[in-house]
Amino acid sequence: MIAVVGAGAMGEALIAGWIASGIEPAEIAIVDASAPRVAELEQRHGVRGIDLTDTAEAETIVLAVKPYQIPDVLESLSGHLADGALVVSIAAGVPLAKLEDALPGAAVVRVMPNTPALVGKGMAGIVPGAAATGEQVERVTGLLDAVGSSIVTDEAHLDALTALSGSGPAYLFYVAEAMIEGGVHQGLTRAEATALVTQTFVGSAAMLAESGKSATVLREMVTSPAGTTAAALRALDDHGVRAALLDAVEQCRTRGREMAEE
Ligand SMILES: NC(=O)C1=CN([C@@H]2O[C@H](COP(=O)(O)OP(=O)(O)OC[C@H]3O[C@@H](n4cnc5c(N)ncnc54)[C@H](O)[C@@H]3O)[C@@H](O)[C@H]2O)C=CC1
Ligand SMILES: O=C(O)[C@@H]1CCC=N1
Repeated sequence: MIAVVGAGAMGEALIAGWIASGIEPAEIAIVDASAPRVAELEQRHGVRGIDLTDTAEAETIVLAVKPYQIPDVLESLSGHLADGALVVSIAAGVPLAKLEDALPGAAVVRVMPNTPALVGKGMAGIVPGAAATGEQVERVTGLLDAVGSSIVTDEAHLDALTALSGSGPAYLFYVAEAMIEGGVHQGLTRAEATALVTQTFVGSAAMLAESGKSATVLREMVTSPAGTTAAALRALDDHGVRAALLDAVEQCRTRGREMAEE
């Protein structure tokens, strides 16, 4: 059994992705402080709500509450873990040392997933804790690869990874929102603008993933000399969008580091 503690946005993305990948809903249990939320997910996915103490029966316990809620959950779990249990924390900015100190001897793995796991297109970074066995790391890798892709990395790089793939979907949705708004400004209906932007993201992402060409070459392929795209990109440069993205990635990483100290 996999127990997901904190079945919010990210918890549900993983649950839905796992079920779509073939994991039986009966194999997944959820613990959530909100009873209506438990009922909603039971109904939507066929998983069952359990109490935190029942996670003692789970082979894999995924901690998906907000980072500031992690200490309370660890305190409740401490002393109640089954022998050989594996604890996977997806909380941003919560170091392995904090998790391992609170659960002495337990096998812990830190993971940074992202919400596209919901549609089987997730990306995750995996950092094994000191007591995690090779089999346990493979189990975690298998769970993340079932909903997309993953890399095993070291903890020093996890905040930078969060700044690209963990939080990255939000930057892209932000760009999508702004482009849709731009289309509406030019007289397209919101539905038309949404369809155009959505398919442009899908097509561009597929080219990036499948063409073997770099983002730079793909961007150049669209940019005809003295054409429309060059004019648009000039506006992005004038507004400092590249610098803003460099800064956004840095701020995100810095926030992750700060959270580790809170
Ligand atoms: N949202 C995202 O894209 C990503 C989130 N994460 C991490 O996932 C974690 C959850 O984030 P979200 O899903 O965005 O938050 P959320 O607020 O949507 O979900 C948190 C859930 O935890 C429940 N909860 C609160 N206290 C609890 C307790 N003591 N026991 C059990 N359940 C409790 C809440 O009712 C809620 O359903 C965070 O630690 C975040 O850093 C990691 C990667 C991506
Ligand atoms: O915003 C956050 O803190 C979480 C971690 C990565 C994505 N969402």
